[in-house]
Amino acid sequence: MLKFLTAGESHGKGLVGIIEGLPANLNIDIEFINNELKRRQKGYGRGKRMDIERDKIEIISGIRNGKTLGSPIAMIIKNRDWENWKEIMDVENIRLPKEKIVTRPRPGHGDLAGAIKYNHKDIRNILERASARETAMRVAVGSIAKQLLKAFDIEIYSHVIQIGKVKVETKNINKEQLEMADRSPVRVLDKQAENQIITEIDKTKEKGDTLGGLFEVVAYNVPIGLGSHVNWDRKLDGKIAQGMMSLQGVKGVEIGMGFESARRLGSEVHDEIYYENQYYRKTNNAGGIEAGISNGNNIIVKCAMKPIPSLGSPLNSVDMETKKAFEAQKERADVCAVPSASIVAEHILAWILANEITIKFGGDSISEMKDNYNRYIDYVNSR
Ligand SMILES: Cc1cc2nc3c(=O)[nH]c(=O)nc-3n(C[C@H](O)[C@H](O)[C@H](O)COP(=O)(O)O)c2cc1C
Ligand SMILES: C=C(O[C@@H]1CC(C(=O)O)=C[C@@H](OP(=O)(O)O)[C@H]1O)C(=O)O
Repeated sequence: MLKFLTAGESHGKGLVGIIEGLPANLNIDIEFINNELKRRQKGYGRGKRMDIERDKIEIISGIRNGKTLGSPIAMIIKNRDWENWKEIMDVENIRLPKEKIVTRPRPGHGDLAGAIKYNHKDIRNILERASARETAMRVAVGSIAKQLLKAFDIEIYSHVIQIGKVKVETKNINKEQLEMADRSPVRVLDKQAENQIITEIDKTKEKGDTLGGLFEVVAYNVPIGLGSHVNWDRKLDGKIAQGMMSLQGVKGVEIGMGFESARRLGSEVHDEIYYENQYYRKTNNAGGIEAGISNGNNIIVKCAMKPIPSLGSPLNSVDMETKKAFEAQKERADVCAVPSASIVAEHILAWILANEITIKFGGDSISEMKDNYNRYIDYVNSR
């Protein structure tokens, strides 16, 4: 089983990540990790913070001469913005000027609930960690998971399928096309929708408002038999839903046909089973999972992201110190982060599948795992 932990505040010195449980001798490409970090930073609609950061991974332990050692991997991503926040984020300075204390909670962020729960007067003590800055480290962790999956030929792609009210044409999209989503500033494959979305983001920004949307993540070449039906906490769809819902702003998760299946008849939903040398289906409405077990088809996950809570023209709220309604104040924020979120979601899915691969084919070295995998695939092919 794999474990990871991250730490770090949005405007603190940086982010830290520790991974445990990876097999030894897995090839690790550092440039690949840095490229994935770059992909997360892109996307039309992001604010000024992304002009400051140049996310880059620094490996502290667990990798030597391009391969995992089997020991914990520790990593750091520095926050360049720290330079501008040194005094406010100082770990020792207890005399922060009163005007620097945040007492005005934003609807939709963790500000009010977090400040009350943790008994903080300064909302910054909550927002720093609630911030999606943390997802940079989750992408670094996930891009190591992706490299484990690559050893088993599993690949993961994502694309945006709606931003605000603009829907994107998504019929018959294949893996090669999905790879090209990276070329679009809003990660869509439909040029007309791309232009409409860019216009929509510009208009929304002018109005001081924000946008959410939908994105889809697909995992290819997932073997049959990951996850289990036997208990609630081993179900693969349950693990994926938990992982995706843990992504800042995600408010809904669907596997395969998802909510639409509630409106359809059973005969229109369930993927009929055929056999010719091996079992196969003509449809994949189940999104590759039945009874919490991968069924050999692509895993398809859709997520709904709400609009960004920090608005250029902020919403009504109450100052937690005076208990009075306060005048709107502008602050730096993203207008739309759906394209970035889709990249983070790829890495969340990568982590979950890498963990399942480790559970099923576990071994202390990658060769031991691959032997277990090959033996299992021979068995599957004999059924
Ligand atoms: C990539 C990314 C960037 C985000 N940027 C912002 C932002 O600039 N301002 C903001 O208020 N929220 C932003 N969010 C969303 C908040 O982090 C999120 O809404 C908040 O932590 C509350 O969590 P919840 O929406 O999951 O309930 C972003 C989310 C993601 C995934
Ligand atoms: C820093 C990142 O995203 C941030 C997520 C975020 C939030 O409230 O979630 C708020 C913004 O930060 P700031 O307040 O510094 O402008 C985003 O830029 C990042 O993605 O690396």
